[in-house]
Order: sequence, then C-alpha cells, then structure tokens
Amino acid sequence: MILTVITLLVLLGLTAGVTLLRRGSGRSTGAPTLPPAQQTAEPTTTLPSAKDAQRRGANTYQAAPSSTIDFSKVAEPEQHAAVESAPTESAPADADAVIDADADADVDSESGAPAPVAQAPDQAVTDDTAQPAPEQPVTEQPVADLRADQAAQPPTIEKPESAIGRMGRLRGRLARSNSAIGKALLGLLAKGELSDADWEEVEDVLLGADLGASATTELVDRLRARVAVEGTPTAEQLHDWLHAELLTLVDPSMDRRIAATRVGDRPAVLMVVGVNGTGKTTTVGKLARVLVAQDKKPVLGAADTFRAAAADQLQTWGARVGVPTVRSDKEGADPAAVAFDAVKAGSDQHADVVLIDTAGRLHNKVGLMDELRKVKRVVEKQSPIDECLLVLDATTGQNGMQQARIFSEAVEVTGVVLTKLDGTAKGGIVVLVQRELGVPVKLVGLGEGPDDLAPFDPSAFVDAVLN
Ligand SMILES: Nc1nc2c(ncn2[C@@H]2O[C@H](COP(=O)(O)OP(=O)(O)OP(=O)(O)O)[C@@H](O)[C@H]2O)c(=O)[nH]1
Repeated sequence: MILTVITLLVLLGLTAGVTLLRRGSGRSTGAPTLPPAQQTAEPTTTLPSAKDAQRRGANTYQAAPSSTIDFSKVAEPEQHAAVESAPTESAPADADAVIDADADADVDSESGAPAPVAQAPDQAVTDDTAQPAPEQPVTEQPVADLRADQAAQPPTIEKPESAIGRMGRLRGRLARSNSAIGKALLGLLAKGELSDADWEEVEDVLLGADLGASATTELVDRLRARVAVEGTPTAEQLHDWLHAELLTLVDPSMDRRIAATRVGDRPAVLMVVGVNGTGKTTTVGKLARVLVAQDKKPVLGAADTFRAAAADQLQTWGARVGVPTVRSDKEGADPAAVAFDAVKAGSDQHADVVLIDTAGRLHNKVGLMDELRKVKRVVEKQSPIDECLLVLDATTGQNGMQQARIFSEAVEVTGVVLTKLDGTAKGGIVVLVQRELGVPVKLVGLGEGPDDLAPFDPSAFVDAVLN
C-alpha cells in the first residue's frame, strides 16, 4: 500500500515537471515566431497597397502624356497664330490638309479634310457635342475643337482698300519710274523738224523702255507719218498724239476682267503661275484683299509646296482678311493634291473663287512645267480652271519673256500680272508681253504694301508715263 502511494506521488510529480517544462519551451519558440508572422503579415498587406500606389502612379504617368499630346494638338496652331501675329482661322483645317496633301487626288476627294476650313464654328461645336468626354474630341476631332476655340477668340480682320481707283492712287509710283520715258520722248519730239538721227533717238528711248522692236517701229512710223501729214505739232498736240498712239499700243479693247465670280453652282478657279520671286504669293494675297473689298468670298490654296515658307506667307495674307487657306505643312507635298483639296473646300464652302498659288522653282524647268500640268489636270478632274494668271516681274524686262513663253506653253495663260512696276522705267513691257503672249495685262503690282495691286487701267498707265 505504502509502495502504491509513493508510486502515485512520483508519477504526479513527473507529470507536473513535464508540464512546466512544456510551458517554458512554448514561450521561447512561440513568442519570437508571432511577431515575425505579424511582420510578414504587415508587408503582405503593405505590398498590395504599394502596388496599387505604383499602379496609380503608372496610370497618372500614362494619362499625363496622352493628355499632353491632346493638348499640344490644340495648342500648336494657337502657337502658330501667336508667332505669325496674325489670326489663323484656317490653321486646324490646314493641319488636316497636311495628311491629305500627300494622298492621291482621289483619296483627297474622300477625305474632305479642307472642307472644314471655312465651316461655321457652331457646326464645329455641334460636332463636339457628339463626344462623350470633353477631352476626347480634342484627340478625335481636333479640327472641330480648334474651330470652336477660334470662335471664342475672333481674329481681328482688316478691311482692305477698295480696288476702284487704286491705279489713280498708285499713279505717282508708276510716274516716278516711268515718266522719264514720256519726258524723253516729248523732249525729243518737241525739237521741231526731226532728222533721222532724232527719230533713231526716239526709237532708242522706246526700246530702252522694253516696248519691243515691233511696237517701237510701229509707233515711230505712225508718228513720222503724222508729222509728214499734219506738220510739226505744238507741245500740246504732241502730247495728245503720243497719248493716243501709246494707248493704241496698250490696247484698251482687251478684256481685263478677272474670273472671280461663281460659275453656275461652283466657285471660279484661278491659278497663279510664274518664276520664283516674281511675286506670285504676294499677288495671291493682295488679290484676296481686292476680292474681299468687293464682298467676294475667296478660298486660298497653297500649292507652292516647294518653298517651305510659301504656305505660311499665304496663310498670313489670307488670315488678315479672314480668308481661309488650304495648305500642307509637309515640304514637298503633292501640290496637285493641295490644289484639288482647295477647290473642294471652295466648293463645299460656296466660295466665289479659289485662288491657287503654285511653285516657281523646282529642281529643273522640265519638272516644274510637268508639275504645273499635273496641277491643272488634277484640278480639272473637279472643275475647269477659269483663269490662269502669269506673274511677271517688270524689273526683269525682256529677260522674263522667255520664261513667260515657257509657262504659257505649259498651261493656258489667260492674263498677266506685272509686278514691281513701281521699281522700273521699263513700263513698255506691258505692250511687249501682251503682244508676245496674246493675253492682256490684268493687274499691276505697284509696291510691297498689302493694297498695292491694281486692276490695270490702260489710260491711267499712259497718263502716268506722259505726265
Ligand atoms: N516693289 C514691289 N515688290 C513686290 C511687288 N510684288 C511683290 N513684291 C516683292 O517681291 C518679293 C517676292 O515675292 P513673292 O510673292 O514671295 O514671290 P513668289 O513668286 O511667290 O516667289 P516663290 O514662292 O519663291 O516662287 C517679295 O519681297 C514681295 O514683297 C510689287 O509690285 N512691287
């Protein structure tokens, strides 16, 4: 019995020891385990949120550039406007034409990109309303959005001077450089009885003024015959004779009207050609002003894609009087496609006339003529060309005649614009060019000012030479 009790006590003691030992070892292993488990749990919950943050960061990062791109699309033309310090109503459409200009004419006809050039801003706003978010249309409809922007900041539009009587205003400039011819002629002819040598001097004066050999001979022969019949004239008679003879040579009967009025249900199409530097772009810009002054609605086409700055130059001219320009920003873009788009825009916008500026220089002359023929051909797929004006620099005188012939062979020239008549005493070129090409001088450039282009008035011209 005593043994049994001792055995039970020993067993109880052992059990209690083991339990105590177990508790002691549990504290030493369990406690250090838990915190790391908690530490592990913490990073686990932290990591997803860090990833989230990263994702959010990535989203923010991705969104920023895309909105930057959208913004720059809008901002770019505005910057243009600022740099040009002229309103660019047509800038967005121009941006579109960049894409179209490279395409074939057939493709362009589908694009209709230039068409929005002159679309009313409210139409543009209507387009935008179809878009779900305000930023989206900027990306998807940059043209429409820009036009809405422009509507908010209407450009300052200049009021060009009326074309009526311009030649009268500019006569002083013509007279300054050309009255020397008149003075020399009147001085020589007033000598009384003229010897052959005197008549030769008269001829020299006329030839020096670029009247050309045939017109010079004709004029001298007529004057000699008149003197022979009517005797030596008084100073006043002499003035009247010369005026009448010169006017006959300039030919007031020629039709100098410019095709700038709608033909049936389409706009007139007017193309401007000529050697580089003669003043083509300037002439198109000045002509746009003349037309605006006459309450006409022109559209400009910048088909001189060879000279990079020509399109900007033309656009600036147009913007000053609120006239849209269809252009390409890509140097060397297909000029025929730009011209085609311009005619389409003119048609869509019910313009009165589409004025197309062309290049005057290419890598070679053959290339240039081929290109002009192509522009003509492509435009004619859509509309006849009603007027083709050849721009000639009067200061180059007879040297320009050879080029004039080449151009008139390539495209059907219907009229001449003589520029820089303010800077030359070679006004006789008016007669020469009309005779050589068989087309009238329709406009004359008499200065670099925006309104220094005048409809050619034969009588005012002869007056300026003789007075
Ligand atoms: N004095 C004077 N200068 C003119 C007249 N017409 C144009 N000019 C000037 O001639 C220069 C050339 O004119 P542009 O219009 O650029 O010539 P362009 O033929 O278009 O030249 P490209 O684009 O190179 O083919 C400019 O400086 C014009 O201001 C004019 O009637 N009188």
